[in-house]
Amino acid sequence: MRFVEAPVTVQVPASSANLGPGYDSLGLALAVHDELTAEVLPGEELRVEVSGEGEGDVPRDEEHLVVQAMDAAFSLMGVPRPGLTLRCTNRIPHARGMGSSSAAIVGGIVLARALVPAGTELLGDGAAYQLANDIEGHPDNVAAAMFGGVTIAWTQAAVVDVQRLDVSAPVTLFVPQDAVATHVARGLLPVQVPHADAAANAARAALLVAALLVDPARLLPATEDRLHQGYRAPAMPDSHKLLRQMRVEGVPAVISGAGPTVLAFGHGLADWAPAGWTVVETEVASRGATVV
Ligand SMILES: Nc1ncnc2c1ncn2[C@@H]1O[C@H](COP(=O)(O)OP(=O)(O)O)[C@@H](O)[C@H]1O
Ligand SMILES: N[C@@H](CCOP(=O)(O)O)C(=O)O
Repeated sequence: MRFVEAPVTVQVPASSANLGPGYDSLGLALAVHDELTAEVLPGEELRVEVSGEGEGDVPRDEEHLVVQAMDAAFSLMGVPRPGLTLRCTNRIPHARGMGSSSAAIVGGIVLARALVPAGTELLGDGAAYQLANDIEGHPDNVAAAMFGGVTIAWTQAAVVDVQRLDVSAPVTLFVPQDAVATHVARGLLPVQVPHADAAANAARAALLVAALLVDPARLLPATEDRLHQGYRAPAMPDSHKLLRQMRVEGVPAVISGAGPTVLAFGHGLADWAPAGWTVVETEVASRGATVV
Protein backbone atom coordinates (compact mmCIF):
# COMPACT_ATOMS: atom_id res chain seq x y z
CA MET A 1 0.00 0.00 0.00
CA ARG A 2 1.41 3.43 -0.92
CA PHE A 3 0.75 6.45 1.28
CA VAL A 4 1.28 10.17 0.75
CA GLU A 5 4.96 10.66 1.52
CA ALA A 6 5.06 14.36 2.40
CA PRO A 7 3.88 15.45 5.85
CA VAL A 8 0.13 16.17 5.96
CA THR A 9 -1.37 18.79 8.30
CA VAL A 10 -4.99 19.15 9.35
CA GLN A 11 -6.50 22.09 11.23
CA VAL A 12 -9.63 21.22 13.16
CA PRO A 13 -11.85 23.67 15.05
CA ALA A 14 -13.12 23.60 18.59
CA SER A 15 -16.89 23.44 18.85
CA SER A 16 -19.64 24.48 21.20
CA ALA A 17 -22.60 22.13 21.38
CA ASN A 18 -26.20 22.54 22.55
CA LEU A 19 -26.22 26.39 22.41
CA GLY A 20 -28.78 26.23 25.21
CA PRO A 21 -31.90 24.42 24.00
CA GLY A 22 -30.42 22.20 21.24
CA TYR A 23 -29.17 19.35 23.41
CA ASP A 24 -27.20 16.83 21.29
CA SER A 25 -28.32 18.60 18.09
CA LEU A 26 -27.16 22.21 17.69
CA GLY A 27 -23.49 23.11 17.47
CA LEU A 28 -21.11 25.70 16.12
CA ALA A 29 -17.47 25.66 15.10
CA LEU A 30 -15.16 28.06 16.94
CA ALA A 31 -12.15 29.88 15.50
CA VAL A 32 -9.82 28.08 17.92
CA HIS A 33 -7.95 25.23 16.27
CA ASP A 34 -5.86 22.17 17.03
CA GLU A 35 -3.27 21.31 14.40
CA LEU A 36 -2.32 17.71 13.60
CA THR A 37 0.58 16.73 11.37
CA ALA A 38 1.36 13.17 10.29
CA GLU A 39 4.38 11.92 8.41
CA VAL A 40 4.68 8.36 7.16
CA LEU A 41 7.74 6.43 8.40
CA PRO A 42 9.25 3.23 7.07
CA GLY A 43 8.22 0.20 9.16
CA GLU A 44 5.41 0.17 11.71
CA GLU A 45 6.70 2.52 14.39
CA LEU A 46 4.27 5.02 15.96
CA ARG A 47 5.66 8.24 17.43
CA VAL A 48 3.28 10.71 19.07
CA GLU A 49 4.42 14.22 20.01
CA VAL A 50 2.06 16.55 21.89
CA SER A 51 2.45 20.22 22.71
CA GLY A 52 -0.01 22.58 24.36
CA GLU A 53 -3.27 21.48 26.00
CA GLY A 54 -3.19 17.99 27.51
CA GLU A 55 0.58 17.76 26.93
CA GLY A 56 1.34 15.92 30.15
CA ASP A 57 -1.92 13.99 30.35
CA VAL A 58 -2.78 12.22 27.11
CA PRO A 59 -1.22 8.86 26.19
CA ARG A 60 1.41 8.80 23.46
CA ASP A 61 0.68 5.42 21.96
CA GLU A 62 -2.23 3.55 20.30
CA GLU A 63 -4.48 4.81 23.12
CA HIS A 64 -4.13 8.42 21.98
CA LEU A 65 -7.57 9.56 20.78
CA VAL A 66 -6.28 10.92 17.47
CA VAL A 67 -4.51 7.61 16.79
CA GLN A 68 -7.66 5.66 17.69
CA ALA A 69 -9.69 7.74 15.23
CA MET A 70 -7.00 7.32 12.57
CA ASP A 71 -7.00 3.56 13.13
CA ALA A 72 -10.80 3.42 12.77
CA ALA A 73 -10.58 5.41 9.53
CA PHE A 74 -7.75 3.25 8.11
CA SER A 75 -9.77 0.18 8.95
CA LEU A 76 -12.88 1.52 7.14
CA MET A 77 -10.70 2.35 4.12
CA GLY A 78 -9.30 -1.18 4.22
CA VAL A 79 -5.66 -0.15 4.65
CA PRO A 80 -3.22 -0.92 7.48
CA ARG A 81 -1.87 1.94 9.59
CA PRO A 82 1.60 2.83 8.24
CA GLY A 83 4.54 3.74 10.43
CA LEU A 84 3.81 7.29 11.58
CA THR A 85 5.03 10.36 13.35
CA LEU A 86 2.03 12.29 14.67
CA ARG A 87 2.58 15.84 15.94
CA CYS A 88 -0.28 17.47 17.84
CA THR A 89 -0.34 21.18 18.57
CA ASN A 90 -3.27 21.49 20.94
CA ARG A 91 -5.02 24.80 21.61
CA ILE A 92 -8.46 23.51 22.62
CA PRO A 93 -8.64 23.00 26.40
CA HIS A 94 -9.64 19.50 27.46
CA ALA A 95 -12.84 18.67 29.32
CA ARG A 96 -14.11 22.26 29.32
CA GLY A 97 -17.04 21.92 26.89
CA MET A 98 -15.21 23.13 23.81
CA GLY A 99 -15.26 19.88 21.89
CA SER A 100 -11.62 18.81 22.29
CA SER A 101 -12.48 15.11 21.98
CA SER A 102 -14.54 15.71 18.84
CA ALA A 103 -11.70 17.77 17.35
CA ALA A 104 -9.28 14.89 18.07
CA ILE A 105 -11.66 12.36 16.49
CA VAL A 106 -12.60 14.40 13.41
CA GLY A 107 -9.02 15.60 12.96
CA GLY A 108 -7.70 12.03 13.16
CA ILE A 109 -10.21 10.75 10.61
CA VAL A 110 -9.54 13.59 8.15
CA LEU A 111 -5.78 13.14 8.64
CA ALA A 112 -5.88 9.39 7.97
CA ARG A 113 -7.98 9.99 4.87
CA ALA A 114 -5.52 12.58 3.59
CA LEU A 115 -2.62 10.10 3.93
CA VAL A 116 -4.29 7.67 1.53
CA PRO A 117 -4.12 8.73 -2.14
CA ALA A 118 -7.76 7.76 -2.91
CA GLY A 119 -8.86 8.61 0.63
CA THR A 120 -11.80 10.89 -0.17
CA GLU A 121 -13.27 8.26 -2.52
CA LEU A 122 -12.84 5.49 0.05
CA LEU A 123 -14.21 7.62 2.91
CA GLY A 124 -16.49 10.48 1.87
CA ASP A 125 -17.57 13.27 4.21
CA GLY A 126 -20.83 11.50 5.10
CA ALA A 127 -19.03 8.29 6.08
CA ALA A 128 -16.37 10.26 7.97
CA TYR A 129 -19.07 12.14 9.91
CA GLN A 130 -20.85 8.85 10.71
CA LEU A 131 -17.59 7.30 11.94
CA ALA A 132 -16.83 10.36 14.10
CA ASN A 133 -20.30 10.16 15.64
CA ASP A 134 -19.95 6.45 16.31
CA ILE A 135 -16.72 7.08 18.21
CA GLU A 136 -17.90 10.21 20.06
CA GLY A 137 -21.41 8.98 20.88
CA HIS A 138 -23.29 12.19 20.07
CA PRO A 139 -23.32 14.08 16.76
CA ASP A 140 -23.44 17.79 17.67
CA ASN A 141 -19.73 18.53 18.22
CA VAL A 142 -18.44 16.26 15.48
CA ALA A 143 -20.86 17.85 12.97
CA ALA A 144 -19.52 21.34 13.74
CA ALA A 145 -15.88 20.16 13.78
CA MET A 146 -16.34 18.42 10.43
CA PHE A 147 -18.47 20.93 8.52
CA GLY A 148 -17.90 24.30 10.24
CA GLY A 149 -20.49 27.06 10.69
CA VAL A 150 -23.60 26.32 12.74
CA THR A 151 -24.84 22.74 12.46
CA ILE A 152 -28.11 20.99 13.17
CA ALA A 153 -27.34 17.30 13.66
CA TRP A 154 -29.80 14.44 14.05
CA THR A 155 -29.89 10.66 14.02
CA GLN A 156 -32.33 8.32 12.31
CA ALA A 157 -31.92 4.67 13.35
CA ALA A 158 -28.26 5.34 14.30
CA VAL A 159 -27.55 7.03 10.95
CA VAL A 160 -26.49 10.67 11.33
CA ASP A 161 -27.39 13.58 9.13
CA VAL A 162 -26.62 17.29 9.25
CA GLN A 163 -27.88 20.64 8.04
CA ARG A 164 -25.14 23.26 7.94
CA LEU A 165 -25.94 26.97 8.25
CA ASP A 166 -23.69 29.84 7.23
CA VAL A 167 -23.68 32.11 10.27
CA SER A 168 -21.18 34.72 11.35
CA ALA A 169 -21.46 35.64 14.99
CA PRO A 170 -19.07 36.98 17.64
CA VAL A 171 -18.79 34.78 20.70
CA THR A 172 -16.96 35.02 24.02
CA LEU A 173 -15.93 31.99 26.03
CA PHE A 174 -15.38 32.07 29.79
CA VAL A 175 -13.20 29.07 30.57
CA PRO A 176 -12.77 28.04 34.23
CA GLN A 177 -9.64 26.37 35.54
CA ASP A 178 -11.36 23.18 36.66
CA ALA A 179 -12.35 20.48 34.19
CA VAL A 180 -15.60 18.50 34.03
CA ALA A 181 -15.46 15.38 31.85
CA THR A 182 -18.36 15.13 29.41
CA HIS A 183 -19.25 11.59 30.49
CA VAL A 184 -19.61 12.82 34.09
CA ALA A 185 -21.90 15.69 33.02
CA ARG A 186 -23.98 13.31 30.88
CA GLY A 187 -24.37 11.02 33.87
CA LEU A 188 -26.20 13.80 35.73
CA LEU A 189 -29.09 13.91 33.27
CA PRO A 190 -32.38 12.18 34.10
CA VAL A 191 -33.71 9.43 31.84
CA GLN A 192 -37.06 11.23 31.51
CA VAL A 193 -37.98 14.93 31.45
CA PRO A 194 -41.35 16.67 31.87
CA HIS A 195 -43.30 17.09 28.64
CA ALA A 196 -43.61 20.82 29.28
CA ASP A 197 -39.81 21.17 29.39
CA ALA A 198 -39.43 19.27 26.13
CA ALA A 199 -42.03 21.54 24.51
CA ALA A 200 -40.30 24.66 25.83
CA ASN A 201 -36.96 23.52 24.42
CA ALA A 202 -38.48 22.67 21.04
CA ALA A 203 -39.80 26.24 20.74
CA ARG A 204 -36.51 27.80 21.84
CA ALA A 205 -34.38 25.62 19.55
CA ALA A 206 -36.55 26.58 16.57
CA LEU A 207 -36.36 30.24 17.58
CA LEU A 208 -32.58 29.97 17.94
CA VAL A 209 -32.16 29.00 14.30
CA ALA A 210 -34.19 32.08 13.31
CA ALA A 211 -32.25 34.28 15.74
CA LEU A 212 -28.90 33.13 14.34
CA LEU A 213 -29.98 33.54 10.73
CA VAL A 214 -32.12 36.67 10.76
CA ASP A 215 -32.78 38.25 14.16
CA PRO A 216 -29.99 38.37 16.79
CA ALA A 217 -32.32 40.43 19.01
CA ARG A 218 -34.07 37.12 19.78
CA LEU A 219 -30.91 35.41 21.07
CA LEU A 220 -31.76 35.86 24.75
CA PRO A 221 -35.12 34.02 24.73
CA ALA A 222 -33.79 31.64 22.08
CA THR A 223 -30.95 30.36 24.28
CA GLU A 224 -33.17 29.36 27.23
CA ASP A 225 -32.79 25.68 28.23
CA ARG A 226 -34.74 23.35 30.53
CA LEU A 227 -33.31 19.97 29.51
CA HIS A 228 -29.69 19.82 30.65
CA GLN A 229 -28.06 22.95 32.12
CA GLY A 230 -29.98 22.92 35.40
CA TYR A 231 -29.39 19.22 36.03
CA ARG A 232 -25.66 19.74 35.55
CA ALA A 233 -25.38 22.79 37.80
CA PRO A 234 -24.14 20.83 40.87
CA ALA A 235 -21.02 19.80 38.90
CA MET A 236 -20.26 23.41 37.87
CA PRO A 237 -21.85 25.83 40.37
CA ASP A 238 -19.63 28.79 39.45
CA SER A 239 -20.46 28.41 35.76
CA HIS A 240 -24.14 28.27 36.58
CA LYS A 241 -23.85 31.38 38.74
CA LEU A 242 -22.13 33.31 35.94
CA LEU A 243 -24.73 32.05 33.45
CA ARG A 244 -27.62 33.29 35.60
CA GLN A 245 -25.97 36.66 36.29
CA MET A 246 -25.33 37.31 32.61
CA ARG A 247 -28.81 36.25 31.50
CA VAL A 248 -30.51 38.43 34.14
CA GLU A 249 -28.59 41.36 32.65
CA GLY A 250 -29.75 40.45 29.14
CA VAL A 251 -26.60 38.74 27.84
CA PRO A 252 -27.43 35.62 25.77
CA ALA A 253 -25.23 33.12 27.60
CA VAL A 254 -25.28 29.32 27.68
CA ILE A 255 -23.22 26.48 29.10
CA SER A 256 -20.91 25.44 26.26
CA GLY A 257 -21.44 21.76 25.52
CA ALA A 258 -21.43 19.72 28.71
CA GLY A 259 -19.62 22.61 30.47
CA PRO A 260 -18.09 24.06 32.48
CA THR A 261 -17.19 26.83 29.99
CA VAL A 262 -19.81 29.56 29.57
CA LEU A 263 -20.40 30.87 26.05
CA ALA A 264 -21.99 34.27 25.42
CA PHE A 265 -22.97 35.68 22.07
CA GLY A 266 -21.19 39.04 21.59
CA HIS A 267 -17.85 40.71 22.29
CA GLY A 268 -16.76 43.29 24.87
CA LEU A 269 -17.92 41.08 27.73
CA ALA A 270 -14.56 40.31 29.36
CA ASP A 271 -15.45 42.19 32.56
CA TRP A 272 -17.88 39.40 33.40
CA ALA A 273 -15.05 36.91 33.91
CA PRO A 274 -14.61 35.63 37.46
CA ALA A 275 -11.04 35.81 38.82
CA GLY A 276 -8.78 33.11 37.40
CA TRP A 277 -10.97 32.30 34.39
CA THR A 278 -9.66 32.62 30.84
CA VAL A 279 -11.59 34.80 28.39
CA VAL A 280 -11.50 33.88 24.69
CA GLU A 281 -13.06 36.37 22.29
CA THR A 282 -13.64 34.52 19.05
CA GLU A 283 -16.25 33.89 16.39
CA VAL A 284 -18.04 31.16 14.50
CA ALA A 285 -15.54 29.45 12.17
CA SER A 286 -16.99 28.87 8.73
CA ARG A 287 -14.65 25.99 7.90
CA GLY A 288 -14.56 22.59 9.51
CA ALA A 289 -11.53 20.29 9.58
CA THR A 290 -9.25 21.27 6.71
CA VAL A 291 -6.11 19.80 5.18
CA VAL A 292 -3.68 22.70 4.94
N1 LIG B 1 -6.25 16.45 21.22
C1 LIG B 1 -6.44 15.37 21.99
N2 LIG B 1 -5.57 14.35 21.99
C2 LIG B 1 -5.76 13.27 22.75
N3 LIG B 1 -6.81 13.10 23.57
C3 LIG B 1 -7.71 14.07 23.62
C4 LIG B 1 -7.59 15.24 22.82
N4 LIG B 1 -8.64 16.04 23.08
C5 LIG B 1 -9.39 15.39 23.98
N5 LIG B 1 -8.83 14.23 24.31
C6 LIG B 1 -9.38 13.26 25.30
O1 LIG B 1 -10.73 13.60 25.55
C7 LIG B 1 -10.90 14.04 26.91
C8 LIG B 1 -11.83 15.22 26.97
O2 LIG B 1 -13.05 14.85 26.35
P1 LIG B 1 -14.42 15.35 26.94
O3 LIG B 1 -14.57 14.94 28.37
O4 LIG B 1 -15.46 14.87 25.97
O5 LIG B 1 -14.32 16.93 26.93
P2 LIG B 1 -14.38 18.01 25.76
O6 LIG B 1 -15.55 18.85 26.11
O7 LIG B 1 -13.10 18.77 25.85
O8 LIG B 1 -14.56 17.28 24.45
C9 LIG B 1 -9.50 14.39 27.38
O9 LIG B 1 -9.39 14.26 28.77
C10 LIG B 1 -8.65 13.38 26.62
O10 LIG B 1 -8.70 12.13 27.24
N1 LIG C 1 -24.45 17.40 23.65
C1 LIG C 1 -23.28 17.03 24.41
C2 LIG C 1 -22.18 18.01 24.12
C3 LIG C 1 -20.88 17.71 24.82
O1 LIG C 1 -19.92 18.68 24.43
P1 LIG C 1 -18.47 18.73 25.06
O2 LIG C 1 -17.74 19.78 24.28
O3 LIG C 1 -18.66 19.10 26.49
O4 LIG C 1 -17.88 17.36 24.91
C4 LIG C 1 -23.64 17.08 25.90
O5 LIG C 1 -24.27 18.07 26.31
O6 LIG C 1 -23.32 16.13 26.63
